[in-house]
Amino acid sequence: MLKVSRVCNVLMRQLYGNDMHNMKKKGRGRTSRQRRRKFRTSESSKVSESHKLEFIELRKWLKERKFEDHNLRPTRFSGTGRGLMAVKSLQPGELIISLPEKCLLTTDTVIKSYLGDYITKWTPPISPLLALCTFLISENNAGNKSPWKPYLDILPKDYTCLVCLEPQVVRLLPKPLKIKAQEQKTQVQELFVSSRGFFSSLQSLFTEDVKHIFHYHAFLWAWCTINTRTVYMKHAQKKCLSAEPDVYALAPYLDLLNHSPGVQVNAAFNEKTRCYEIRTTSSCKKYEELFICYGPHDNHRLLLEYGFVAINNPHSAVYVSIDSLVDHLPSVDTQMNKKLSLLKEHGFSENLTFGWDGPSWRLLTALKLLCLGADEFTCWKKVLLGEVISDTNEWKSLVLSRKICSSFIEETKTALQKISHMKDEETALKDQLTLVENLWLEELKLLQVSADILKNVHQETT
Ligand SMILES: C[S@@+](CC[C@H](N)C(=O)[O-])C[C@H]1O[C@@H](n2cnc3c(N)ncnc32)[C@H](O)[C@@H]1O
Repeated sequence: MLKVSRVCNVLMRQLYGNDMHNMKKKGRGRTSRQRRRKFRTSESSKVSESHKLEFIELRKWLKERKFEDHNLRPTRFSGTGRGLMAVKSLQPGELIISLPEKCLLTTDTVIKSYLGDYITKWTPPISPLLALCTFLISENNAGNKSPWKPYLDILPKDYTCLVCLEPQVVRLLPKPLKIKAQEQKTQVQELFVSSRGFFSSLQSLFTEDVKHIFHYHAFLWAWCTINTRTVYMKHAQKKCLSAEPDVYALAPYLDLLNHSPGVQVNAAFNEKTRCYEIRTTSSCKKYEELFICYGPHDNHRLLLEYGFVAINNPHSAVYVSIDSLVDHLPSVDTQMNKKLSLLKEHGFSENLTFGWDGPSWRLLTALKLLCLGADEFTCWKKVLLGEVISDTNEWKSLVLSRKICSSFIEETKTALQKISHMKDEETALKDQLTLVENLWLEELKLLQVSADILKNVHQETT
């Protein structure tokens, strides 16, 4: 018994440090038991990672570069994965992280390195993004010899951005996202193919054939590292690089912060202190995960660029294509083609959505235009300006939006069933399938909220 409890204490201290130990020493009364229970419930969903060798090494490496952190601790959270936990309560406006320039990996780092001469000589100049990818691949290949090893060791080995997913998983995505995923994959593949010449020019730096170092898998890893982890930092254009925006900085440790759509932070490079600084604008309680906001992204963007889905994301929406609107309309409307051209001409063929507030104004306006009777057609301009044309038009467009919403709910349920079957059959793809499943589940929630709103409006108008 005693042994077990000692082991538990040692383990607890390893996971939560002395804070846990100190808490145990405090009161034995009912209040303190209740507090402990509450603490344990929330603690059970997070496990500190700061004792892990890679984080010990990273801390040393950062300390050599004059960075020490007393606010946060690398922790694994059940909902969001690895992130940073506040070890004390953080107040709005407080400076949370101030990472010295020396810790940042930017194109300045790359140009000052052994790659600088090769980049300067190469024409046409390579992009800032390619310079960073090349450096990451090369340093990763250097292993123990790389001065960046402690940082490279904490980087994910694989990513879940859509460009990394198997084609049979991509096929299960909602159509607009599937198209974006395929476009992104093509872009990355083309960048890799067009960079082969430059990679070959680096052969004298390596004993191994460069083809075995700068292969597609390594390139994809480097590209995803930059896409998912860099912070915005504008650099002056360099002659040896192409004119594409040079706005990236890899910020070790700071890049462990996960995203929450509901928080606001101020993050920027401070020219005076020469540090990349993060200040919260909201408070964060002790032992809670500290989040930053990557931007007002919907779940399609988060999945495409960052490889995850945010639950109850206020920026999320279900996209309705103009084709699916047409599918629900009577096929005998002789003015249909004209109506569709008007919608396209006036920018109403995109961004038609169901959101947490129901169908968007744009979607309802497009539906109102499509529902105009033959005798009302001349009023199309008024519709686009938001005017009510007739009760019949209002009614028809409302009924149509309900029909479309229920048909989307059915399609979503079918997609979820298909994913569930695939999860049973293709166990190797389970994680990827779960990601896509989460996206559809969020879309289902959104559609059900929209359906309820539309039902209430419908009842009010009858
Ligand atoms: C800048 S990194 C943040 C740290 C990262 N979790 C890690 O372990 O290194 C961005 C990546 O973290 C993950 N991530 C960020 N916010 C998340 C969230 N709210 N839920 C789940 N994963 C999240 C995604 O994989 C994303 O690409």
